[in-house]
Amino acid sequence: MIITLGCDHAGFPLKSKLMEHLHSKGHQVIDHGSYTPEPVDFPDIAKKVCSSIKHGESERGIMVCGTGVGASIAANKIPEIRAALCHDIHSAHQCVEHDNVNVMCLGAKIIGEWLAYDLIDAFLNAEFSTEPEFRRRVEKLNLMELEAEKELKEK
Ligand SMILES: O=C(CO)[C@H](O)[C@H](O)COP(=O)(O)O
Repeated sequence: MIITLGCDHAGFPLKSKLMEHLHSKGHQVIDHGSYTPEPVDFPDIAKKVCSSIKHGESERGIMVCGTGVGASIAANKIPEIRAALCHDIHSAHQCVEHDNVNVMCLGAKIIGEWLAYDLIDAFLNAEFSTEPEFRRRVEKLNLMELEAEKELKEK
């Protein structure tokens, strides 16, 4: 799978390890930075990661900040992105199976590298369920996005 990675300064050390892990599993990685431990604002990186997914360069993304919270808030501002902060294995696969999540967010200050490896494996091995209730709910999320865009235009 082609995966887009991104982080802020707090996530930088973990992102480097995740990159090695993803390569060892045979994934292709597009790295949208940050590339140094210098301070950087997570919304700027989230925009790049999400744009890569929206434009079809990659199938899924992984964002790392200090807690994963800011990264998930930022990514969820972008239409067509469904981001989830996951620090447990069940959520890491169910978020794809039920909610068709395409960006997983991790907190480098909260979890260690070995849990992070298991979380991204669970996320990347999961597929969106074909059960109609999950398809219907995600379709409702898509409609919510369209309604919000329409409201903005009408302002
Ligand atoms: O977790 C984060 C956002 O949710 C950021 O990584 C965190 O706020 C960065 O903090 P600092 O600049 O103090 O390292």
